[in-house]
Amino acid sequence: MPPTTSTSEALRPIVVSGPSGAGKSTLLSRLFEHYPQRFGFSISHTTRAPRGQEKDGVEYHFTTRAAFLKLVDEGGFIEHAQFGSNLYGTSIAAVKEVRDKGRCCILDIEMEGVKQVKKTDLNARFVFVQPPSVEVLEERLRGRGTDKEEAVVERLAKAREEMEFGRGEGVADLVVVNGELERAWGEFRGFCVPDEGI
Ligand SMILES: Nc1ncnc2c1ncn2[C@@H]1O[C@H](COP(=O)(O)OP(=O)(O)OP(=O)(O)O)[C@@H](O)[C@H]1O
Repeated sequence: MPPTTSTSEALRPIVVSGPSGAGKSTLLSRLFEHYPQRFGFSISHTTRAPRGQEKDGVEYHFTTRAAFLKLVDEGGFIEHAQFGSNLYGTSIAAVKEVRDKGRCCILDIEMEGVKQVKKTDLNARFVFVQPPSVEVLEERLRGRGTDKEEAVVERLAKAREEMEFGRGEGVADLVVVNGELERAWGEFRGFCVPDEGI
């Protein structure tokens, strides 16, 4: 039986973007906590070897460098990057796999990735998380205590660019300004679970 309109609507991937420290992980962990069955992340590709009990298609799609690069050439990735000597990426096919399993795929990606998703047939919805200001963002990044000073400075420089991008015409279906957390969560949840009528 083909999915009903409301089901297929609920299965449209959701792209969550915004500067580092804006609160994406905070909002997403709440979403997964409230709706453990409804959402999912895609499984990334990697050229690194499996460790311990890791299985292909579970933690990662383990692949050779040649196969990875072929998929890059074919335009199969939304985003990919090299860390150390290994390549990692999020493929369009992996996002579709989540939908085929009946879950709404959440993509937590950066600006360049957002641009790529817009070029695909994924029919995604886009939410952009903004900090109330660069000053507040700085406080949160320092408060989080996970980044070294150079990393904070680098993240802030990039944040200005990302904030500008997110405000652009037609970029986001929803911009959530993450000032007061409960309010931001309400808006985010309403967007991600529109059928709940909260
Ligand atoms: N509304 C809020 N009010 C105050 N602090 C917040 C709020 N939202 C998030 N924070 C805090 O700000 C810090 C950054 O949030 P978080 O790690 O969720 O950002 P992020 O966008 O996921 O960053 P990254 O892209 O680097 O992973 C965390 O310490 C978090 O607890």
